[in-house]
Amino acid sequence: MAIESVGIVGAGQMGNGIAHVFALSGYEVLLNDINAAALDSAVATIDRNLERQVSRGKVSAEDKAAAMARIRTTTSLADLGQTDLVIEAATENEAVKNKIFDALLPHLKPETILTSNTSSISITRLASRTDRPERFMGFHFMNPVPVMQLVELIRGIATDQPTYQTLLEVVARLGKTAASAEDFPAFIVNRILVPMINEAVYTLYEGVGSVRSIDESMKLGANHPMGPLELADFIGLDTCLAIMNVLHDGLADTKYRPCPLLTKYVEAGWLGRKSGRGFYDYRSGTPVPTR
Ligand SMILES: CC(=O)CC(=O)SCCNC(=O)CCNC(=O)[C@H](O)C(C)(C)COP(=O)(O)OP(=O)(O)OC[C@H]1O[C@@H](n2cnc3c(N)ncnc32)[C@H](O)[C@@H]1OP(=O)(O)O
Ligand SMILES: NC(=O)C1=CN([C@@H]2O[C@H](COP(=O)(O)OP(=O)(O)OC[C@H]3O[C@@H](n4cnc5c(N)ncnc54)[C@H](OP(=O)(O)O)[C@@H]3O)[C@@H](O)[C@H]2O)C=CC1
Repeated sequence: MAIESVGIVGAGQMGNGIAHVFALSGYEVLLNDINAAALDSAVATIDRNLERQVSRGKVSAEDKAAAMARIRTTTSLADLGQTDLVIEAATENEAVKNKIFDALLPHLKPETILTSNTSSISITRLASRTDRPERFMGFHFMNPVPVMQLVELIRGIATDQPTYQTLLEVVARLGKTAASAEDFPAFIVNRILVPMINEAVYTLYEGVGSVRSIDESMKLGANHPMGPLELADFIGLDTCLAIMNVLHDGLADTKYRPCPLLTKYVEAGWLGRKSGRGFYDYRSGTPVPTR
């Protein structure tokens, strides 16, 4: 099936990055959020990130203007009804995602492919509650979407071959690289990456290192572009905790226990960059470690 229009649900950091790359590749984009202010801020972020690409000579000013003109926003899920592909990128919470699908499904064309950008949740289980498990897939972009090359494709038990083939073609048109992962908790990237982040939080919790020494150690000692605590703040501590809980529940192994300090930061509303404070405090402009 030829995909020309894309509906994106959730205009947070992933929703805006996904809208950015689809619009730049010529797709018509309709971005949805429950919160109108989140839509305005997403469009402003896309404009800023595209401008950054223009200033570095990666995108022409004409292509930026054309991409911006392809992005429309709505707070109504019904408006997504005529799109060819829907990508759900709302909060990492299964009940929230199920509620979105329940509200969306009556409006969708029968042939529309429905996907989730979930970081960890079972695609088979999400798909089973919809009217189209064969046209449902995990479509997992990495943060920041305009920069990261990989897209994980996760087939649920019922996903059919034409759906998988269509998404492979979409990934190619975006100029990205697809990796296929089986549908087990947190798939490939997060199965490996997020327990590493959780271990960094345990390292902090047990006093083995400070926020700064842990991040410096992994940047200079293992050549990671960001330290694990800086990366946790970048991903969102609520998202990291949700992924650890899915791993812990889904694999029933104590090695995936979320660190109590991670839970405490989330309970405090210190969710990382998006809330202004996490393992670092970003409110003054210069990140200051909080421990
Ligand atoms: C949780 C999940 O479910 C899955 C996940 O996504 S896990 C998270 C995966 N992501 C990571 O691990 C990211 C790790 N961090 C990095 O790779 C790098 O720190 C980074 C790419 C984010 C920033 O790199 P940096 O060198 O420190 O900063 P910076 O120079 O500002 O950026 C590098 C380039 O990316 C561009 N860039 C960065 N963010 C951008 C954005 N949001 N939009 C457009 N361009 C962007 C910059 O303009 C710059 O471009 P040039 O190469 O042309 O100069
Ligand atoms: N952060 C990351 O690095 C990555 C995240 N992901 C996944 O992408 C998804 C989104 O994550 P991310 O963008 O970081 O999260 P954010 O918290 O930045 O954004 C989530 C957005 O979804 C909105 N939202 C919540 N409920 C609804 C709803 N019912 N309908 C429409 N919008 C809704 C939120 O609104 P409000 O703020 O008002 O609640 C918010 O704007 C998650 O599944 C996450 O696991 C995947 C790859 C990387």
